[in-house]
Amino acid sequence: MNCVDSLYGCDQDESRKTLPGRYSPAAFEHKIPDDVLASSNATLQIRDLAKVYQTAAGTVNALRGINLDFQRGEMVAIVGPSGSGKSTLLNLIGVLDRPSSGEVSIEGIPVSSLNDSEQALVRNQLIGFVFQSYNLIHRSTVINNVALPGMISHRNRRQLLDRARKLLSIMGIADKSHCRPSQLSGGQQQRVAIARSLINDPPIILADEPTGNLDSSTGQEVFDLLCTLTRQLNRTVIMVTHNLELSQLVDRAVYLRDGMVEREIRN
Ligand SMILES: Nc1ncnc2c1ncn2[C@@H]1O[C@H](COP(=O)(O)OP(=O)(O)OP(=O)(O)O)[C@@H](O)[C@H]1O
Repeated sequence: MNCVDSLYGCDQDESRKTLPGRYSPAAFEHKIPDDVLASSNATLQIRDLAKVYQTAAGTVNALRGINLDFQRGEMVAIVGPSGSGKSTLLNLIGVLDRPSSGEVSIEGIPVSSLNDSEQALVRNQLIGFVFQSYNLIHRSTVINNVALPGMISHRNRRQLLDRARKLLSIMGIADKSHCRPSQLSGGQQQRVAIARSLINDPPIILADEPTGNLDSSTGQEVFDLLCTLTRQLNRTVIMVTHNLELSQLVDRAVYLRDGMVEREIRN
């Protein structure tokens, strides 16, 4: 049993089905349109995704017909020049915003069409978020920050804290559990954020410039950690980055330009 298996104490996919408070995709089965459920094993499907912003200066076509599939265990970088639509795409995958047209499906659930409370559930249960600026709660301890997404979904507190402890140990910062985030270095804070992203065991981790605030060696360590953990857990990691070196170390790099996929490169 490796260190990641010890989080579960058993086969990972088996334990995912039985984790307390686990979101059940079956709850939304009646909402899935046939044309969205294409024959694909992808954990995440994006179909004809478009986003139009209306501004005082006029209409901005931020995304113009994006089609992408993401598999389990795949690490993908989204790259492209400023304004090409990277953040808009990540926000739509993360169900933080709604598309103007098209659909995002996660594990067969067409998440863009869900109502607000269903989308909140999807964000909590199916997606882990890692941000450039860590987004930790500074008045809470490190361990409570990690456990927070599980508390929101009303999971057993003792089990959550136990899992948070194990995650922090894997991140190499178990001794920081009762510190406040402000007492940690940037790299340590990002490790806390990665642990938090894994607490609800989501199939997808979205990372927005996860190494953007770190020096290159700390950034590389955080990247390696994210990479190793997510591979061992067989999760899908989608990372927006301006760092072209990192984009060559992932499985696939998707290049956006003017709101469209310009090219995809498999490394
Ligand atoms: N809330 C908004 N309202 C209006 N226009 C927006 C909004 N958000 C983004 N845009 C526009 O949509 C386009 C895509 O922006 P987006 O932030 O997705 O690009 P990006 O590739 O992430 O850029 P960067 O690398 O600079 O972060 C840009 O033209 C931007 O000005």
